[in-house]
Amino acid sequence: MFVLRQCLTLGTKSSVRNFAAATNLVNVKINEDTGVVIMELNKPPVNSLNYELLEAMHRTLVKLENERCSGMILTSSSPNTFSAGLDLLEMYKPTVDKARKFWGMLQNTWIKLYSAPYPTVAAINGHSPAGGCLLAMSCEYRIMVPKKKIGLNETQLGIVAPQWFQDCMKNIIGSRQAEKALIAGTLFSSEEAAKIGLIDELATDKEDLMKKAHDFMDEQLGLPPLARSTVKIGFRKDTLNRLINSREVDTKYFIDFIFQPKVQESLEMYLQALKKK
Ligand SMILES: CC/C=C\CC/C=C/CC(=O)SCCNC(=O)CCNC(=O)[C@H](O)C(C)(C)COP(=O)(O)OP(=O)(O)OC[C@H]1O[C@@H](n2cnc3c(N)ncnc32)[C@H](O)[C@@H]1OP(=O)(O)O
Repeated sequence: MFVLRQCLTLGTKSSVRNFAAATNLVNVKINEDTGVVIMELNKPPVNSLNYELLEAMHRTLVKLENERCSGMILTSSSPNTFSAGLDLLEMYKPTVDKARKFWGMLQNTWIKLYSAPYPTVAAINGHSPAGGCLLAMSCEYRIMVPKKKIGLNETQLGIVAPQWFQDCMKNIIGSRQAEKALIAGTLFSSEEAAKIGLIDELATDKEDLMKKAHDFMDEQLGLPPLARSTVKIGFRKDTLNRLINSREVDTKYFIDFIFQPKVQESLEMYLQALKKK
């Protein structure tokens, strides 16, 4: 029933091959009966979000919106990790131009995902720290497999979750819980995340995860789409506009922050610790 093709427009076998060759960082599958798309992040081993992966996601999201897809389930092909967050190598000793381009693409991708008019579900099949948590929080509904970790752990790396990451968390778990979690850089277990509402449902395994994601999608497809998306955007517009109206300031803040010697030292130590694991 599922056909892999270049988003929604191309249906021939040769298009399938072209799509796979052009963007194998993101697999896109569409259910032709419902128009629901599964977007699977496919950058082994841990889907760290570098410029190329973000660009592939952004290109796909633009296409899904233009082609009026009916819904999107975001998941990953990794057995253990949904996404390890931003690729630390993009922040460790970059050039200013590279850092600026990277941050701009992260902003673009988040704006598209957070404002998608169609229903979005994160099927969180593994760990989801920092930028991985941001992706999940940007979807409308989150389902997660057991015994994995999710949260905005930036503080623990000596960096700071940007305001729009923080806003997303506040919107989901409330200001008090978010403040505590952000200051400590807490990574919650799936079970703890379910208790505080950071995720909506726990699944038993990947199969159950995808089933639950489709169940949520079926419910959403039963609602009048214009009314649905109008309410969604109404809830999200303040958070979106806060970034949209300050993109340049946000980029400058990011660049000034990561170029500080102390921050580069923290990143270096963290990268070394990850390699030694
Ligand atoms: C003012 C604003 C300023 C700054 C804002 C910046 C915002 C940043 C937000 C972020 O997203 S920062 C990224 C934070 N991410 C993390 O802390 C996650 C780090 N990774 C892990 O904890 C683990 O890798 C994992 C739990 C996700 C998966 O564990 P496991 O399956 O055991 O894999 P490994 O740890 O062995 O990793 C495999 C491989 O991948 C490399 N790697 C892991 N994460 C990243 C990453 N985020 N960026 C780049 N590379 C990463 C790791 O070093 C291993 O590399 P090898 O060469 O040793 O294979």
